[in-house]
Amino acid sequence: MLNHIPIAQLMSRNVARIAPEEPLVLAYRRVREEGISCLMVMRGAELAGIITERDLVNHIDYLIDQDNLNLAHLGRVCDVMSRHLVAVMDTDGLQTALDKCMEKAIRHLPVLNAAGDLVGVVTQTDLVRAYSHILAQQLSLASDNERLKALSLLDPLMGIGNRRAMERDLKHTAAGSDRRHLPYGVALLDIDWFKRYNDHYGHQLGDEALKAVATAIGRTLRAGDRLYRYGGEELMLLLPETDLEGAVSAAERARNAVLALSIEHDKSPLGVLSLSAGAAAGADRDWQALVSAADEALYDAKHNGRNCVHAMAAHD
Ligand SMILES: Nc1nc2c(ncn2[C@@H]2O[C@H](COP(=O)(O)OP(=O)(O)OP(=O)(O)O)[C@@H](O)[C@H]2O)c(=O)[nH]1
Repeated sequence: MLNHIPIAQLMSRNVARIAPEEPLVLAYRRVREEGISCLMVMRGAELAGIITERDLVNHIDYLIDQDNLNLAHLGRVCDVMSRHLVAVMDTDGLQTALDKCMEKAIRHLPVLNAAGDLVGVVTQTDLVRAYSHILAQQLSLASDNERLKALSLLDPLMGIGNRRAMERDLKHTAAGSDRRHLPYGVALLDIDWFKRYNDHYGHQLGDEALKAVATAIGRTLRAGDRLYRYGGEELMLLLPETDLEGAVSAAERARNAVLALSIEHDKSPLGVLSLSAGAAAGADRDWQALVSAADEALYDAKHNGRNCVHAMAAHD
């Protein structure tokens, strides 16, 4: 992946050159005055060596230690330059150049073309900067993907899991429950007379009511329980490691939470918004059977006065 970026894109073509016989003082002055960190030592058109700022400092330090620093007799470029050149090709990739820098602990790489001519220089800093840039791009791409994935599982109105998330989690819970021989529960929750609510108060207020209902039910959940939008004005509770009694009581908590909101509903006999629920539980790998049982229980609740919870054990 990193080798998709050729060194030609990263190198500097503005290469400072010096002849090997030149005095070191000249190399030192050029490094200082031109603000460069290395000079390519050229014998005619041929690359003979490289001399870096650090080579110069090390040499001067050495002479100071020897008590032998005489600027007039500092020596020549060829006395100090490094002849063991590690170069890269302009067509090499970023990874190859980075590997060479790391392996040989060098900071400047001359860049040659296919004909062997010096065409540029690339520094370790250039390479690390390019590498960090790519890494940052990949990280932001990865987090964008994560965010998109999370969004694709969320219902935008209610801010809870959508049907896709529900099916994914149901499969997972059903498989775990089957393995551990522990029951899990589901409860389908359906707002009563919601068509009348919409018709009377308008779709906008209908949406507001749905949001308030989802939030109120969300507050009743125990750790590990999940709430999803099953579709329309219908929600579903997924209750891992829960038997039928537990599923009924979770559905009752949800029903009571909605009643406690006291959302006015003039077209319901109760005068406030309410919900009916169907609960089911079992250790069945076939989660669809459990959801069907909850649906049957919900049907019973709707036909037995609404604002109540009915239960159904899963059919074996
Ligand atoms: N405002 C709003 N209404 C919705 C949304 N999704 C579904 N609905 C409405 O919910 C209503 C559901 O109506 P029905 O299925 O007839 O059920 P009901 O009127 O609640 O009657 P019972 O369930 O039998 O008590 C329909 O009017 C849908 O348009 C939504 O996202 N926003």
